[in-house]
Amino acid sequence: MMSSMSLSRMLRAASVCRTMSTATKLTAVEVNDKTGIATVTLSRPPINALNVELLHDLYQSIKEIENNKSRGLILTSSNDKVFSAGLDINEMYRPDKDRARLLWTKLQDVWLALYGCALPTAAAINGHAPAGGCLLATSCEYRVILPQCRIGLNEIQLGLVPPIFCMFNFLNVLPRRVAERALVQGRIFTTEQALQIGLVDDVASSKEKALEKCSQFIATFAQTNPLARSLTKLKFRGADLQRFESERTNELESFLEFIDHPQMQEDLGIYLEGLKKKNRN
Ligand SMILES: CC/C=C\C/C=C\C/C=C\CCC/C=C/C(=O)SCCNC(=O)CCNC(=O)[C@H](O)C(C)(C)COP(=O)(O)OP(=O)(O)OC[C@H]1O[C@@H](n2cnc3c(N)ncnc32)[C@H](O)[C@@H]1OP(=O)(O)O
Repeated sequence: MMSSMSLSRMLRAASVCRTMSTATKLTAVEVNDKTGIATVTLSRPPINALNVELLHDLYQSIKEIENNKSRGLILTSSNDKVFSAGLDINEMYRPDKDRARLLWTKLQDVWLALYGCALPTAAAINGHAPAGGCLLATSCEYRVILPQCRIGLNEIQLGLVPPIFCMFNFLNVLPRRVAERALVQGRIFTTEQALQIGLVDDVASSKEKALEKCSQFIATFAQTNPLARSLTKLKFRGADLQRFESERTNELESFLEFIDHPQMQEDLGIYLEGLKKKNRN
């Protein structure tokens, strides 16, 4: 039975949080009325694999929060073991071509929206964050991870060439030499390693504490003029955004060409089967 203590805590929380009216199906958006901070929760069980629909909903949520002039955006997951497993490999294995095009376009849209977001952004990484999961987290300005998680851009281990935005994200967070080595080795880091190299800013013992730390980070901008803040952020990230725009179409075509290759399909099939077998054994 629920204790009266936890019930009153829940009622208190409910009184300051509201769900955005247009909250979509695969992301839940909650705005804290006291702090003005919006939390976007990725909610595609079991592992928040990024398919067309999740990417679409995430993009909509980010834009909605930005337009509603929230004080900041926190990204987290409804799964207590996995932040996001990255792109849904089923979307790339024996793909429907139009859908594969849409997948990559939506991934690009999400990156642009999150990396270029005018608001302060933070990720409460409450589970593993390989590949696209790491991409989302490193698009944010601040990251807190939980113990015993794994995070990194491992595309190269799947035979995939990390796109240019993976490079921008890592260069924005890590020293150049560390970023390059991590990408060419397709390194997945433990919580301790990620903290040590600076891939994450902090470690928290629970999701609640991670969310709290993210809110504290966003609160550091309380006295800062929001326009001056966002323009300064854009000065740092603008060149990446511009270069991305100039290479966007090429990257889309390269992706489609890449996944169309028979060897790539064979490799993806083996990788997917390996993931499934793990659960059968
Ligand atoms: C210019 C561009 C030019 C060329 C570009 C070319 C290509 C593009 C290149 C890069 C794109 C970069 C952007 C992003 C890419 C990606 O994200 S690729 C995806 C990479 N992801 C992974 O490798 C993660 C693999 N998964 C795991 O490591 C683990 O599942 C986990 C740690 C996330 C979770 O572990 P568990 O909690 O133990 O869960 P399970 O492993 O049991 O998984 C449950 C269930 O889900 C299936 N699954 C796991 N991951 C995926 C996935 N990414 N896609 C689809 N399905 C996945 C898994 O098989 C299990 O299925 P069942 O057994 O239950 O059927």
